[in-house]
Amino acid sequence: CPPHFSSTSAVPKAGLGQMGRRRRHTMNGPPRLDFMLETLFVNFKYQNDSVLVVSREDYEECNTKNPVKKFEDGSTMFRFDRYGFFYFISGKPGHCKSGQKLVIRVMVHPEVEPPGLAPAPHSGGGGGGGGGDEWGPPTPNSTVRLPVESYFMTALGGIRRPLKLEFKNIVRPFSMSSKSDELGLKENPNPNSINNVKKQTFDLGKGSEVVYIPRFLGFDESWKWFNYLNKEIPWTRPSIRVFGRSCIQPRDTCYVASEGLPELRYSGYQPHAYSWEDYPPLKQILDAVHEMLPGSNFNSLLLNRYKGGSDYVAWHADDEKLYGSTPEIASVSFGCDREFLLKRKPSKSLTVQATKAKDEEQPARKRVKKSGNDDQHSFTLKHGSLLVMRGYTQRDWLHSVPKRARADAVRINLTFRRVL
Ligand SMILES: O=C(O)CCC(=O)C(=O)O
Ligand SMILES: [Fe+2]
Repeated sequence: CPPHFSSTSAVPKAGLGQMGRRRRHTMNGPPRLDFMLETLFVNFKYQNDSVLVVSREDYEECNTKNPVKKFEDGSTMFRFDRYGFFYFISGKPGHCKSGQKLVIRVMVHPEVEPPGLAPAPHSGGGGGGGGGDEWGPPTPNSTVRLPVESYFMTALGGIRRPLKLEFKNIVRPFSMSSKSDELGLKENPNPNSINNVKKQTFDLGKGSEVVYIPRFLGFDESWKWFNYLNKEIPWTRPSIRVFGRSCIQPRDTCYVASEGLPELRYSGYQPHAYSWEDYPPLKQILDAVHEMLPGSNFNSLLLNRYKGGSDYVAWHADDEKLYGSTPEIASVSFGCDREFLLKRKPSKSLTVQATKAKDEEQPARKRVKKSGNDDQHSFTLKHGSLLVMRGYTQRDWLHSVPKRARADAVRINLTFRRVL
């Protein structure tokens, strides 16, 4: 019989009550349950079967050949010792394909100070297997002690039959350890894989996180994409409305989205949604992004072209409702390096103003310092780089690409998003 991952018996006893909150999302797409936990164990019960911890790719393909870990003892207590994605499938032929699979994402709870305030660049090495590389521990081999209350867990789709999932309480803080140690992950031989890129993770606190991968795409390859995008994309520079006044958006734009999604609207402007099929190379870049970010599933893309240093994007947050409360945004840059700034939203009232006034403010003139101020961060977004904003970054932070007199060449930026 297949492993059971069910949410029956032990869940109510698993500390949910104590945390006092439980959220249930209903949205289109896979079923999704959020649990506020004091517990970071899952217990699988099964007979004549096995439970495999696998990579995202193997999860998607139900590949049982290359598990990161295999359990066959009939009652497996799996400890979540880090935040990130965990992919489980049944080891019995055919069972995974019939729905015996589960993704669990462990996230830092926004109301609790997260671990090891970054900037703590970490290589992401050894991740692939357990998934969740990009939400791994703050540093490899870290021994940061965390209260478990600082996590919450999301069980994401893929369950088509009743599954049995038991959560067990743990009552004291535990020590974070390297995921590669814990999950027995091996070095991935594929040089283009997530495990082999230099990746910097910046924990902005309270559940906001930025990941920067400077060499996401190869240099020459990136110029090919740049030339294609510069020439083939139907760029427009629309009129937008800001505080009742009409002005020209200070950069070119284009929008691509999967069919049937709610329409995007910002600053009184509703861009036409082109389809992925119209521009197949975009789909290829999207595939590369998905490969780099296990668990992501972007379905829309906002393209920006900055023709020179006087084109910019003002302080704003991409907090449109259609992206949900914790959108992941993956931003790929080509061409001229430009500075990307992040600053913490000042206060509730100002936040509302700043968010609504997208493109309205003057560009940020002051360069924010790279260090010494936890409320401001600056990244130079390089040709071929990938920057990911996730968690509560859109709720709690603003970002901008300010005017820069010396940026005298074209830059193209793609931001992949998921419309819910
Ligand atoms: O060009 C960039 O790097 C950022 C673009 C952006 O923030 C947006 O399109 O919302
Ligand atoms: Fe943005």
